[in-house]
Amino acid sequence: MKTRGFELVTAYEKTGIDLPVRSTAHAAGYDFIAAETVSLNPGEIKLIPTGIKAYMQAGEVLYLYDRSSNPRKKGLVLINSVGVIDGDYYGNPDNEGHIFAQMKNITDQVVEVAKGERIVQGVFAPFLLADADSAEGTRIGGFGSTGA
Ligand SMILES: O=c1ccn([C@H]2C[C@H](O)[C@@H](COP(=O)(O)OP(=O)(O)OP(=O)(O)O)O2)c(=O)[nH]1
Ligand SMILES: [Mg+2]
Repeated sequence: MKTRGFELVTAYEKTGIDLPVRSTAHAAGYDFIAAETVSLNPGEIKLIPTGIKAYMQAGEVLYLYDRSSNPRKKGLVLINSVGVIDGDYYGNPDNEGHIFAQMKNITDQVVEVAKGERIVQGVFAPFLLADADSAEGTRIGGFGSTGA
């Protein structure tokens, strides 16, 4: 039975990327790796493909957090602070649910992220609904698709 987990996006199936794993028994975060080598100019923001999509139960979310070593060791930050990966992002007809890490180069030099390098971490969590919540429908697009 599938409860929650990760799969490769179709276009990355043959690239030999590993699914996210936790590095120890008590770690909360599943480490995501860069699916491609990406070069960022000073100050530049880029979406780094992970090649991964995540499925989960209703009432669950996957939070994408920066690795705390990124700013000091890589000169990169997850510029949207925390990525909120919605359950209905999985399988959307636009991009299948491909998860991207939005990184900014905070140095004055070019920074390269190598394919296979750990870049961000994902933590599954339950979330709560407000009274009289009436949201309905399912996401049909990728990033920035629900209007301004
Ligand atoms: O760091 C992130 C943040 C989001 N997403 C994907 C999953 C999420 O379900 C979708 C939409 O994210 P969000 O709602 O934060 O972005 P938005 O700017 O509001 O876009 P939309 O109008 O598509 O909701 O984009 C990522 O891949 N990485
Ligand atoms: Mg949104």
